Amino acid sequence: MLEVRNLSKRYPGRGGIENIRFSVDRGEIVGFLGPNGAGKTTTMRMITGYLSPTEGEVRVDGQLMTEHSSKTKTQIGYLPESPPLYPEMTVEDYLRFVADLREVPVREQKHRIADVLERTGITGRERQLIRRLSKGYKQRLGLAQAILHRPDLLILDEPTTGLDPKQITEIRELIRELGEKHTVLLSTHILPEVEMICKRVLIIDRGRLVEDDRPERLARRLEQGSTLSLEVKGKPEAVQEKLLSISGVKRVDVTDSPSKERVKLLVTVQNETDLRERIFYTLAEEKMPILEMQRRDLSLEDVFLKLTTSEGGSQADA
Ligand SMILES: Nc1ncnc2c1ncn2[C@@H]1O[C@H](COP(=O)(O)OP(=O)(O)OP(=O)(O)O)[C@@H](O)[C@H]1O
Repeated sequence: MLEVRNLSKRYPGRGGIENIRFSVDRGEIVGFLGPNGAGKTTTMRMITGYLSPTEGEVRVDGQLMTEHSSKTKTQIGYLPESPPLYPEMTVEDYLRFVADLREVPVREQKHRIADVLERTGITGRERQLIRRLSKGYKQRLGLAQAILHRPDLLILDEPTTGLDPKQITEIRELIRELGEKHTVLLSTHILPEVEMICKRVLIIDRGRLVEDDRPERLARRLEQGSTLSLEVKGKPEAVQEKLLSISGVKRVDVTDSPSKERVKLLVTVQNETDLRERIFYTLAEEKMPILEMQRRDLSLEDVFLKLTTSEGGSQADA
């Protein structure tokens, strides 16, 4: 359905994306995950044809985006980070305007609009001015405009940003439903969102694709041993270095440093060895008191951290 091959976009200065490649099959809901500035929006804008790549190509159903952009665009529904809504229009007028823009035949427009209003849960608000809609309803309308021309592929850029918890739950449910009929690529930096909605996750970091797998498999594959979370009083680098010197410690990631003298870390231990006592005595000798120590299973959040924070993470020499 969607093929992204060696896609690069270089902006003047730094930033952009480098050599991104992946494909999405029909019917998949794929999460596109990455920290702020990783390159999600840049990639999505190239997939939707709004931005041209410096190198590489995008194919939708085998058709090259750059050569068949108008045909290919009709197969894509795009919800940008800020939906392109006109506040002074009513919901119905706006959807008619979008229907004209997307060349939906006039005789079909009434039926199509009623259909998308129902699917996105906006029925009854046709005459309301867009500026009077709540953020959640604006987002629903954003989704309605994205599916009005019945695209096969939906590209959603951070669709739950700025919503309250109830609206977030409703929009996620809606996306899941839309995923039954459409192929979905969903960008987010919210991990639970991916775990809840997506069967597959792509992780992008500093413009490069660093992972492509099922969320639960990623966690399992990267686990390779048990993990301890620690809070220690001491200088972050010194604590990290000391922990890495303990035989059996495979990796140490700083997850937070609330002050110059306190640090929270994630310690990955080789195999299933229980290193808690050794860690306790080693740090005690160094006058680095442990404020908290807990054994934990690796969550997708830990995986994400490991894959996307090299500043905080250090590995013991093998
Ligand atoms: N028009 C532009 N000109 C120059 N640099 C840009 C431009 N657009 C994006 N960038 C840079 O490219 C990188 C990727 O940006 P992008 O907006 O794609 O990231 P993102 O993953 O969508 O981030 P966010 O979650 O914050 O929206 C960033 O370093 C950004 O500063």
